[in-house]
Amino acid sequence: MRGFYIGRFQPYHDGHQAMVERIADEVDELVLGIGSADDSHTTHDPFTAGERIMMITKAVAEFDLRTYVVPLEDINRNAVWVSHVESMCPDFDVAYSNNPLVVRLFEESGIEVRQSPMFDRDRLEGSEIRERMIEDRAWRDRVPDPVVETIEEINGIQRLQHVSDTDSLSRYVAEDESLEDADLGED
Ligand SMILES: Nc1ncnc2c1ncn2[C@@H]1O[C@H](COP(=O)(O)OP(=O)(O)OP(=O)(O)O)[C@@H](O)[C@H]1O
Ligand SMILES: NC(=O)c1ccc[n+]([C@@H]2O[C@H](COP(=O)(O)O)[C@@H](O)[C@H]2O)c1
Repeated sequence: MRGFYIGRFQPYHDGHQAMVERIADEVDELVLGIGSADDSHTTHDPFTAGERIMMITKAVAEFDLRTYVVPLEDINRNAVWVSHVESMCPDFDVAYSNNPLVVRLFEESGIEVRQSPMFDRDRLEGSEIRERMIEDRAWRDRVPDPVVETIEEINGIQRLQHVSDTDSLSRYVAEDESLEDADLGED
């Protein structure tokens, strides 16, 4: 039996690792889909598909589970997204996700979906971990060790802090321009 588990994994954290540990009890093989593979170098998606392949491949090596890591680019048509996934991945029997849109799209295509409770969600949430990386607060205890090693190897914290500064600056300029437009509108 082969499973499929998709996420953006920005970064791959201990919640994802707990999920894979649980999945390993239920399937012989697992396809790990790296979602939004075409996104990188933003505050929301700092790491490239290749960097996420490294994090995940090393982290799941501790399990007795054959895994296939497949990068999956986004497409802008939800109605054909499951076919897109199937066209890129080894066949699978069951999909794992806690993302409501992903669950719906698979179920509408007749594919069994298994959901799970969130593990320690206050600590184990990608956006919270990225926030901590940006603010130089503790994050290493929330991800598997190979993820720390990969992020250090690629100088990932410096990149995230830099793109976060740039994103904030663009937001500031956009807000400033919309205020100027509003001022003009009053004249
Ligand atoms: N702590 C957790 N326990 C169990 N499942 C989780 C946990 N965190 C995320 N997941 C699930 O793993 C899949 C991939 O999640 P994703 O990569 O978006 O992580 P995330 O922590 O939700 O990140 P972000 O805050 O960047 O959206 C989704 O189905 C998500 O619901
Ligand atoms: N139309 C599409 O391209 C489409 C639809 C549903 C999910 N996805 C992707 O699947 C992944 C789901 O992962 P998360 O649960 O981490 O959000 C994301 O990368 C998301 O962009 C893409």
